[in-house]
Amino acid sequence: MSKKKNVRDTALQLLETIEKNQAYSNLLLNSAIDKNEINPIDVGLLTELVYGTLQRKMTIDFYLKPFIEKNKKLQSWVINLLRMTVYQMVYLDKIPERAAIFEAVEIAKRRGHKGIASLVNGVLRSIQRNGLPSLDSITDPAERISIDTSHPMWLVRRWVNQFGEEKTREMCEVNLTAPLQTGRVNLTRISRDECLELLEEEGFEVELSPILPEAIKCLRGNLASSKAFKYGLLTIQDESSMLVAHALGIKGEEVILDACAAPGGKTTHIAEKLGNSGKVISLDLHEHKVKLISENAERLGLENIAAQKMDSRQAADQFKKESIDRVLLDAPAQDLG
Ligand SMILES: C[S@@+](CC[C@H](N)C(=O)[O-])C[C@H]1O[C@@H](n2cnc3c(N)ncnc32)[C@H](O)[C@@H]1O
Repeated sequence: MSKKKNVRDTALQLLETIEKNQAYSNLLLNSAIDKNEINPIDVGLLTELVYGTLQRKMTIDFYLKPFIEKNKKLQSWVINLLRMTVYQMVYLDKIPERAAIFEAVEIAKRRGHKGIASLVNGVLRSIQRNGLPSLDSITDPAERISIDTSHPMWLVRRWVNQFGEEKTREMCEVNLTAPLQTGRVNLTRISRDECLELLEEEGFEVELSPILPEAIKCLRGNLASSKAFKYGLLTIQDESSMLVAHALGIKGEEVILDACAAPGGKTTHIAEKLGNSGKVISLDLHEHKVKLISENAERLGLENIAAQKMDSRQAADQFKKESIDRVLLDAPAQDLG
């Protein structure tokens, strides 16, 4: 039997890859779990360490700042190791602080040299000794909400203008709670009731969503490991994301341009709603991401998706002659210039 990797080493490696390649965290995490790299009993902890550290990054960086200020040139893996350890110290009750610090120092010894291990030890011990800096020192209320809930400043400012401080804080806090996993049944291949039955036979606890006719909620189990997922009967997607294809108001055999499409959640939904007819032209800037769209289309047995690498800012010229019925543009404004 192959030797399993240490769960914190794996979490750190994933955090590094996500930061450097801007890879999708869920795909990386699922692939590490699928490759059976870590002990099955550590899957929960791995998920918690990766998602938790990413989710609280801005708050953790605020906590770390005074302790690492004088070490200007820290390598990125050291910063991620410190982040992941502070995450455990602040947010996880079940892991004693000394255990989290011990593990971090061991990783630093394995990956770096003695000097780095003692720096990591020093930073973490002084956090333990001196306590965390107070968020009350941030005087601007929007900035305080942004740091406290790890939401981008531009978004918090926009929400504060629209909804006021109190509502914005509530919205940000709700955003930090773990949602139930939801799945979208591929109605071109199976009915929702049949899919539910299959999942229940496999031991999943699932129920129909009251919001959308193709959605199911998963109360126990990870749908990504189900046979229904593997055989293309199901996609994992939030109900809010599913609403987009409904909002498009697709009628019959249309041609739809999904201008920023990877990994293809909405593209494949639109293709399903077209009943595998019409066409979805799915663009993305990056070749490796276009591949994800094609893989998803193949898994779901959808033949009406044309995925290609293209900057959507050139799409108007490229598709002049094609009659396009609707366009979906799903990317942050700053990506589109
Ligand atoms: C939020 S994701 C889209 C998610 C997708 N709609 C889904 O439901 O799965 C944004 C995508 O837009 C792509 N993107 C950003 N700027 C782009 C551009 N100018 N042209 C094409 N794709 C772009 C990014 O590479 C990224 O994969």
